[in-house]
Amino acid sequence: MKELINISLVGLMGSGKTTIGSFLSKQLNILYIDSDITVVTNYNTDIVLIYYIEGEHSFRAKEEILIEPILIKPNSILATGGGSVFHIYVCKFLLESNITLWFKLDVKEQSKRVASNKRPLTLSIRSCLYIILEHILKERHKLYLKVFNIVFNVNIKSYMLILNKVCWLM
Ligand SMILES: Nc1ncnc2c1ncn2[C@@H]1O[C@H](COP(=O)(O)OP(=O)(O)O)[C@@H](O)[C@H]1O
Ligand SMILES: O=C(O)C1=C[C@@H](OP(=O)(O)O)[C@@H](O)[C@H](O)C1
Ligand SMILES: [Mg+2]
Repeated sequence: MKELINISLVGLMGSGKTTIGSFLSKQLNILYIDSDITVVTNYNTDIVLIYYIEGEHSFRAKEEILIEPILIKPNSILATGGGSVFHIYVCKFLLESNITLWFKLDVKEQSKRVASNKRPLTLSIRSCLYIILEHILKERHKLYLKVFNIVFNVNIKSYMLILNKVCWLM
């Protein structure tokens, strides 16, 4: 019988969880789930809109409710949102019951990647983006450290290289 595999990807926004997670699911022939996509489809709205109309706390509450059932989906790879590690039971689950890959990214490279896209945390703060991202890293680094099983440096530009490294270790 084929062994079931449950992988979760954690890391800062822009670290490539969504992009590489999707490639990886095809390579490993397992289900791909993205917690942000789950929020968007369940509430039929946009993450930016949730942030601006209801605030971050509302997004976190929605994320928390929806992530629980998808964490335990067998034979899947879950691309978490960068702040999912704020939920205590998510950390507990990642630590105890899952293979958790930490996509580790420097703030310098992160600021290039997120400056041009629609992350609510970065939309309104273009002028002090770097400082805010450093602050977010400081807040989250200890949480990623707590839950990860394998860490990958994802500052490199080649998706292929990152993908090959991950597959080689799986
Ligand atoms: N290794 C990489 N090299 C260059 N750009 C990348 C890399 N990984 C992701 N990106 C880009 O960064 C942005 C965020 O990627 P995404 O997969 O959405 O990350 P996350 O889900 O971790 O926030 C996208 O525009 C993506 O194309
Ligand atoms: O780091 C964060 O707090 C967030 C990261 C985003 O997901 P990605 O990490 O996939 O960009 C998304 O959940 C939301 O914009 C908040
Ligand atoms: Mg993502």
